[in-house]
Formats: sequence, structure tokens, C-alpha cells
Amino acid sequence: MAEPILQARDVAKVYAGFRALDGVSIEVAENAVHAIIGPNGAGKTTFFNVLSGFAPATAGSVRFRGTEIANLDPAAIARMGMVRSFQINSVFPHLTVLDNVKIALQARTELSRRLLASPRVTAVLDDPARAALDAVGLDAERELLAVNLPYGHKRSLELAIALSQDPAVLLLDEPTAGMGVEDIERTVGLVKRIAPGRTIVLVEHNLRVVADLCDRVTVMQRGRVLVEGTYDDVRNDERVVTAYLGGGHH
Ligand SMILES: Nc1ncnc2c1ncn2[C@@H]1O[C@H](COP(=O)(O)OP(=O)(O)OP(=O)(O)O)[C@@H](O)[C@H]1O
Repeated sequence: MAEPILQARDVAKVYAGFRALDGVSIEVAENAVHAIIGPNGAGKTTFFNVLSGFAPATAGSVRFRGTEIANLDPAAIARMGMVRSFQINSVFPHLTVLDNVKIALQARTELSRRLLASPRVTAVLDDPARAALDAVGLDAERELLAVNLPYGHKRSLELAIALSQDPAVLLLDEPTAGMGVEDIERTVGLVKRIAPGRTIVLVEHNLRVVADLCDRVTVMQRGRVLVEGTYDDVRNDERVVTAYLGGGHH
């Protein structure tokens, strides 16, 4: 089997004596769409924080393309090609949709030291920024202020910001959270469209979305991996059914 693009081994995260992660190991295959699911409080977000460098692991190893990244900061991990898409908070509400993506692109280039780089200078970022917006279906809204986008489109902008970094691995934290049926469908279509040639790891509560998108599913419970397999494997697993029933999840 090819080497996994992302590999976590025995990852632990302890908060004041509480083991939010208690020896988590997973392997993510290159170009897979891999879901991390589990009842509330299972440790999914904490695990994402560790993978993306936002919360250093207390113990264990995280390898990206064979390189240890457990002690790197988020910017270093992003430069290596693993980018996390946040919920909304990476969006500047009073900038236009286009400028939001351009700022993210600018941060990656030598223009980053020129905070107030002139429009003439940053014009070179127009095309790549518009390509990222086009990929999420937002190009027509590029001159709107981000604050004026409807919720689902704000989430798409968020995705465009992550995509503009051209990540090999994209970490999506609950990409359909808070969405109505229409936006969920649009987001699923969008993830399918951007998935070829990338690896996508997502935390997702909506099991229909997981069934539709994901090649592999890791189920977590109380800081540990409970089961891993295809969606069909895990949905029929007694332990998973029990975990969800016992976990206060609906
Ligand atoms: N910064 C922190 N300090 C203390 N405890 C924390 C911290 N972050 C998370 N925890 C605890 O770790 C456990 C796992 O939380 P986490 O948010 O990772 O779970 P989750 O699976 O993402 O849950 P949800 O589905 O509700 O988002 C919880 O009991 C939570 O209270």
C-alpha cells in the first residue's frame, strides 16, 4: 500500500488532567475523502487542532508526507500543504469577497511584507483569487462585502480562502454545520468538485453527507478511535450504534 499522506500515531492531548485525546492513531490515504465522526465531546475538534498545529499534542506523532509536524505551527503546516478551513472567522466582514481571497494569497507571497501594497501591485493576485472563487461558485459575488453574503455563501468563501493556498490536504471542520438542505447539497457538490487530486479530511455530524462524500470513516469516542472503515462498515457496527445512542447524539 502507498504511504499515507497523513499519519497520526498515539496522539494524546491533555487539558488540566483531562485526556481529550487518549492515543489516537489514524492513517489518511492520498486523494481520499476521509471523515472523522463521533458523538459530541469525542475529541474531533481537538484532533483537528492538533493536526493543523493550533493545539500542540501532549504526546504522539503526526506525520505529513513522512515528515513530523506535531510541533510545527499552523503557518508552517499550511506552507507544507495542509490547510484548515475555519468556520467564518477567517473572513474579514468589511472587505469584499475578492479582497478576502487576495489577502490570503498575499500572505503566501513576498507581498506579505507590504501590508498596504498598492492595488497595482496586488492586481497580479486577481486571477488566482478569482479562480478560487470560481471553484466555489462565488465569482459573481466578488465585489460584495463579505458581511453581506448569506451564511452558506460565507462558508463557501471560507472554503475559497483555504483553496487559494492550493492545499494537498484540506481539513474541513463541519463544512455543513448550521446549513439548510439547499446549502448542504451545494456544499456536498462543491466538495466533490474540488476533491480530485486532493486529500480531504472532514469533521462532519451529518451522516448523509458522510455517506455521500467519504471513502473512509474514523469514528471517535471519548478521545479514542472506536472504529474505522468505509461508511457501510461503520454504520452497521454495534459499537458505533451504541456510542451514538449513549453519546446524546441525534
Ligand atoms: N481548551 C480546552 N480546555 C479544556 N478542555 C477542552 C478544551 N478543548 C476541548 N476540551 C474538552 O475535550 C473534549 C473533546 O472536545 P472536542 O471539542 O474536541 O469534541 P468534539 O468531538 O469536537 O465535540 P463536538 O462534536 O461537540 O464539537 C470535551 O470534553 C471538551 O470539553
